Amino acid sequence: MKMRNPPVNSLSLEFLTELLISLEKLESDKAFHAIILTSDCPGIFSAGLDLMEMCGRDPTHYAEYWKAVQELWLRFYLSHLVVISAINGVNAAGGCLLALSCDYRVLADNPKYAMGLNETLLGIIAPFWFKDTLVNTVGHRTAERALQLGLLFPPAEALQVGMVDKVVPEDQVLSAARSELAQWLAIPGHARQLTKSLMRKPTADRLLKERDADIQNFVRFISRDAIQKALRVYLEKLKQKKT
Ligand SMILES: CCCC/C=C/CC(=O)SCCNC(=O)CCNC(=O)[C@H](O)C(C)(C)COP(=O)(O)OP(=O)(O)OC[C@H]1O[C@@H](n2cnc3c(N)ncnc32)[C@H](O)[C@@H]1OP(=O)(O)O
Repeated sequence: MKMRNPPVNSLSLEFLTELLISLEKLESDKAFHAIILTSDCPGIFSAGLDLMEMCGRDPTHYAEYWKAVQELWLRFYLSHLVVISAINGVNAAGGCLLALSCDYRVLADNPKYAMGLNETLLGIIAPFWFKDTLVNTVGHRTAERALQLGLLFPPAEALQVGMVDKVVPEDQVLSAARSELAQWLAIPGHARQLTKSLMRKPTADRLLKERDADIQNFVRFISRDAIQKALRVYLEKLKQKKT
């Protein structure tokens, strides 16, 4: 699955919906057993959630958007397919969450390709299920520091803290993901799938139980004047970087 939403693979509502439909199609076709998730945008895996979907819109839109974000995470996190990410670019916040939801992560060895949950740098807060996914991957202490400081880890550090499983030269990221896949596909499918579910269901269930409340929290939070202002300032900074 090659993500293509130029220039930065931001996860707009339309793009999230496209990803969901693609995932559902692959999951319902018995011929498919695995997905390698990568990017078609040079140097960028994903810039995360689309800030334009969270800025200057109405509460109904925020609720619709957040429901789609939840759905994408739940579907990827619990997918019965083997999902491996071949991370071939910088990968922020919501994009990092998507990679963390995979079964295995290969990152291209380029110091520019940092990844992490950097929400605090925008003045926003990673929701509890973003946090849980990170804690499940790197452990509580590393997650606590990374989340508070909004750290984006370059490849060597991402490997060291366990945010990714392998770092390889840039031209080998896809072939390394394919080689890894062979090991996962050699395991009896039902045993691997049930074990994945055993490990992940409690985390997913936390969101499933509080899904509506989580949407309401998001809408309330994102609609606050101070948060809208912080997002506008951040977007402005991104634009000014060019001048
Ligand atoms: C309770 C609330 C919880 C909400 C949770 C939110 C989680 C998130 O995912 S928030 C999003 C966090 N993402 C980021 O902080 C990444 C921001 N982007 C960047 O740092 C850079 O764009 C980049 C390193 C990814 C790429 O840099 P590059 O120099 O190649 O490109 P740019 O010139 O910066 O960007 C091109 C173009 O794209 C716009 N853009 C970038 N990121 C986003 C985004 N996340 N959403 C919407 N639009 C984005 C950027 O403004 C540029 O637009 P213009 O061409 O119109 O200037």
